[in-house]
Amino acid sequence: MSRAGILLLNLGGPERLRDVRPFLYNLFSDPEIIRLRFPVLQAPLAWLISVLRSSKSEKNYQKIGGFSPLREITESQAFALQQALCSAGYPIKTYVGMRYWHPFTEEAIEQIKRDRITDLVILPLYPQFSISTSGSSFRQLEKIWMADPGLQTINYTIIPSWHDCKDYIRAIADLIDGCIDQQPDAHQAHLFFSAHGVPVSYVEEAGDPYQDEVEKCVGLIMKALNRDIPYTLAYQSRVGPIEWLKPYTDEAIVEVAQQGYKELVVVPISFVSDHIETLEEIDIEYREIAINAGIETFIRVPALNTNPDFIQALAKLVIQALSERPVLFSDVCPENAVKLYPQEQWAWGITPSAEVWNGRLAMFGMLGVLLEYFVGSGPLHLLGLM
Ligand SMILES: C=CC1=C(C)c2cc3[nH]c(cc4nc(cc5[nH]c(cc1n2)c(C)c5CCC(=O)O)C(CCC(=O)O)=C4C)c(C)c3C=C
Ligand SMILES: [Fe+2]
Ligand SMILES: [Fe+2]
Repeated sequence: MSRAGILLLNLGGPERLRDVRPFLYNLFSDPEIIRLRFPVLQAPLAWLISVLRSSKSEKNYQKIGGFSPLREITESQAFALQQALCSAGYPIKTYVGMRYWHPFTEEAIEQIKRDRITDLVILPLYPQFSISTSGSSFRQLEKIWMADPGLQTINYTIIPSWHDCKDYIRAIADLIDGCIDQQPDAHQAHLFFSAHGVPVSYVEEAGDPYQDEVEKCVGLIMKALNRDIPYTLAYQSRVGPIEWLKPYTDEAIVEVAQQGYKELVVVPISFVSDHIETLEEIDIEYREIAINAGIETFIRVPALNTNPDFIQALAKLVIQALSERPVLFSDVCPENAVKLYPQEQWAWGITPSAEVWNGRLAMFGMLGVLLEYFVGSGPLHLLGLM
């Protein structure tokens, strides 16, 4: 007998203030989040950044009640999706697998095995694909799959990206429409799309399609809106000293205000749920920047959360995926299209893993030479080379 399931993937978030540091550690331990040349440094660096960043992060989580609502919202989306599919005649069970906090992807997979699921649809709750989000979760799932013979019998298919899904675009356009109409003078309003940023190197060096998909998605929303309203697309939430996708949201808000606009309608574009980036960063930090820059009305378009039109859009995506040719891990992480970080898997030849090991050996070699130089004895002295 066949049993179908849907695995919804998301990032996860701290459920109490004391979860913030370990959550940050999990996030920065991910080689798709910090792409280091020397993987041996990943864990110490993740530890250092999580220690240094946790107090700032904790303060932000404190401002939204001391926890991330992401788990509760994602579980409500999962429940609503299951109901919608059941009403449409598809009895499919939903599971939630988070990348950096509970319920972890591994926990969801264990439940899927216990429920003897035979057909699985893997659906990331990120409309646009990025190496740092869906890519990272697919990579983790692929590893779990390879290591567990019990999973090989499950027929799975992946929905890698749905930034151009017609019903999702319609759902978000309708929410925007409602907000523009609330403005005191809709003709004075400026529509401001704020997407989560990624470092420029992801797009330019690793071939991440994220920026392209965000731009296409915004273009489709503007077309669906069919309103003559000026708009801006900017990128928020940059972390660290490297260059991220531009324009940056905080700077672009000031520019829009300087152009004389008084009414701002902000659309969180790469998130389908409320969490720290909408509730704290947009609603508190960017609102303050906007008001100080001269904006008089600042409205943030609600996140889709369990919006019925959005849930119907997800249900249609799942039904369509079940009827099409399966999309496999090898289709969504083609090494030559998107350069995911070289992982711990040995292969002969001039391969990414060989480059990583060359780097590691060179670093250990240098450390050995330095140690011998300071200690004054060792193999190089014995050979008369030092
Ligand atoms: C499309 C969505 C996201 C992309 C792309 C993304 C990339 C990315 N994020 C970080 C660093 C952090 N992200 C943090 C929280 C966070 N990020 C996303 C989504 C995307 N991230 C969400 C939904 C959340 C919120 C989780 C929650 O608590 O509800 C955080 C922690 C919060 C903070 O300290 O600011 C960090 C750090 C990087 C480095 C990155 C790309 C490389
Ligand atoms: Fe993030
Ligand atoms: Fe942030």
